[in-house]
Amino acid sequence: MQQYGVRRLLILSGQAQWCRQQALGFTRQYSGDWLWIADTPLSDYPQLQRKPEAVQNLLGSEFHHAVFDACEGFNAEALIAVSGTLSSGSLLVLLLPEWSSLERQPDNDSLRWSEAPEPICTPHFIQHIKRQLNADSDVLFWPQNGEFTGQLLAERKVWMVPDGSPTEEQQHLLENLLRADTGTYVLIAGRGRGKSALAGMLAAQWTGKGECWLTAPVQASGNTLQQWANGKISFWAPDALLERCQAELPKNVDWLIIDEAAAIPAPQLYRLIACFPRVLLTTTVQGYEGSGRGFLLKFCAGLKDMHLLNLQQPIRWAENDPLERCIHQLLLVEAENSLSEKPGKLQQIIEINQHQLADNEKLFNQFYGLLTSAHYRTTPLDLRRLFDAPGLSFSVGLDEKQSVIAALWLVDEGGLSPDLAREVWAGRRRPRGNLVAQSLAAHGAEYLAPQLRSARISRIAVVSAMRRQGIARALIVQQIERAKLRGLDYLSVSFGYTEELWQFWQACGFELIHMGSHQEASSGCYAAMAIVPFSQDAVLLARRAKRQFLLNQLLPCVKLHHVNDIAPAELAEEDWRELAGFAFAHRTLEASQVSLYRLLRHQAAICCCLRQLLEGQTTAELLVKESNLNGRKALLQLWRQEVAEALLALNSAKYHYWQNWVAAQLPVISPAA
Ligand SMILES: CC(=O)SCCNC(=O)CCNC(=O)[C@H](O)C(C)(C)COP(=O)(O)OP(=O)(O)OC[C@H]1O[C@@H](n2cnc3c(N)ncnc32)[C@H](O)[C@@H]1OP(=O)(O)O
Ligand SMILES: Nc1ncnc2c1ncn2[C@@H]1O[C@H](COP(=O)(O)OP(=O)(O)OP(=O)(O)O)[C@@H](O)[C@H]1O
Repeated sequence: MQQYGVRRLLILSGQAQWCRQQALGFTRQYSGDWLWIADTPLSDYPQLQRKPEAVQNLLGSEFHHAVFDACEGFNAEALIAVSGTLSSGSLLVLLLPEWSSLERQPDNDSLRWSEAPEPICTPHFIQHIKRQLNADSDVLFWPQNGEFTGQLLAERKVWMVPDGSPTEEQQHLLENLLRADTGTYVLIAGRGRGKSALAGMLAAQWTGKGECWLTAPVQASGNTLQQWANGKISFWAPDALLERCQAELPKNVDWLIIDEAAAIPAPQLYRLIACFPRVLLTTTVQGYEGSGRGFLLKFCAGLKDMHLLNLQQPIRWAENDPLERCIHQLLLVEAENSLSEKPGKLQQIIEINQHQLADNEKLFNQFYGLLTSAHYRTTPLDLRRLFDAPGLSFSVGLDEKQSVIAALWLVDEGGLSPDLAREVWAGRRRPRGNLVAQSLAAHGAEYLAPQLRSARISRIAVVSAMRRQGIARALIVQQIERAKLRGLDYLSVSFGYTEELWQFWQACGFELIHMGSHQEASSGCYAAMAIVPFSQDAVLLARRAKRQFLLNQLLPCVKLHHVNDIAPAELAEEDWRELAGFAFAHRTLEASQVSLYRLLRHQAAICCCLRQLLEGQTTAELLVKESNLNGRKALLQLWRQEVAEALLALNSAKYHYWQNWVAAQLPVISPAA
């Protein structure tokens, strides 16, 4: 393996104890770093151990040999990330439960991606990996209850270890960069292609007057780069660098290099880029976090004077490396390549269930490939979901060659019991799943919403060559008909708000009902929610939610007396419910603010502290200081108490009624409803 410059996968399958013992035997027998990845760490293990979720911090590092313990859960992104850190000649030892009963083994990792409350079995994924592993003659396999199987490597060219001078590909890019006057250069390549080394070479060889600065999400990820830079680069943590730039624009800096850029939030990147004449960003897009892809799709599109650079040839290992090939096939890292190069016109739309999708390898590859190529949110978690998460259905647009040109993925939502729905509304419970249904209750005032039955469009994508031909709309029209036939109350979507996407959803009949208050790290967009209502309940819900949403948008911009103009004189029953939810449960200020403004119109509602905030006289931070409170939580508690006192002063019968209702001591359906 060392001579050929390759790495291999060895699978140990059996009882966890047995697998771990064998793997420990290897770590003692063969010298190497033997990075050990497991949910449950080993006691007294002399070398580096990490939990799967901490593996992303190892990006840019390099190890010789690793053990990946998947006996309790199979974290796909972590496996991809670890395989990318292994140097030539390494073994990746994968520990799996008993092979013959893998399909019946609950996978703890499913808690991250399935909405079920307990770990679930993942038979479709297991069948897929069994097919791939059985077909790969370079995989070494050692089951507890069976024979070791493994073939010697087929003969190949002895690997020439790169000698330290730039490879041909690196040299070509380096010459371009050394000539750069201004601009943003984005170097995107697979793992171990020599991205960081190239960036370091740039710093080492830069002969301009100014310095080169480096930033990276974790300092360790810049290690390789710094070695190659021969000390001619200064490292800054992203936050510190931003602060420095905001205090004073750096002078005399020619290059800012941002290593592993996709792991830094987009808004920060934009601000950093604006401060330097030349910027080189390096990143990998393969299968980690998904923000790598988000980076490519959304972030780069927003850059001016942007130049995309690419490195193809692996340097950390030889070309056609068995481990890289196997991991790519196992976790569909390059599924995008399975899409047709010349997609044809839409021939038919088919509806398929999860079993049909998982069973059809070509269809599955193209479906997942289309999502990853088109959608910044797609990550290996989605691969796991597509195979085995409960409550999913799909539709696919095919061309005349039966190639996938459009994909739609739907998740069932709602149908919560009345009591649970009220708990969600009150902010006391947030069970997994039901994204839109729960948001309507928790962020809006729709305490009935989680009871309604709906389906959410989780993803939709059309191959880029075939967009603006009505294909996506056709898929959605069909889903609307199907949802009506199923007796659902509404169809929903949650998406990263951009003007174009909103136009699309509007063209498909959706109404905007909620907008998140924070930008998402990967896209820099606000999360928006929209629905198409069918049933009378849902139509009313959409109307109320829309009104609430508009008022919420309006409120921070208007003075209190304007709100008085649009508010009714008396508090409506819905206001009482809402205010009681704020006073006696955990409803948020944002969700309840319309009713809170209405409450403040009444002179009996003293609410000293809350009034100061909502009348725009001060900020929450100042209130905490002035009232000598122990932080924001205490302030919120004070506001809740003030509102409770105001409600009691206004009408003690209603106060007691709604207090009991919120405390879940009365049936959900209130007289007002
Ligand atoms: C939950 C989620 O999945 S949100 C993310 C949605 N998916 C993505 O962003 C992936 C990348 N994008 C795509 O795959 C496609 O652009 C889609 C799925 C958004 C739209 O697919 P298309 O087949 O091009 O849409 P379609 O042709 O049916 O458009 C219908 C109408 O929506 C509107 N519309 C669609 N795309 C756009 C756009 N880019 N800008 C403005 N309006 C648009 C237009 O009114 C259009 O009708 P028109 O062409 O007659 O004017
Ligand atoms: N021209 C070269 N000669 C010798 N070694 C090289 C050369 N270029 C890169 N390397 C080495 O190859 C390995 C991979 O390079 P590097 O870390 O730059 O790749 P990368 O694409 O940034 O990888 P990752 O995606 O894992 O961060 C490193 O050990 C690096 O020192």
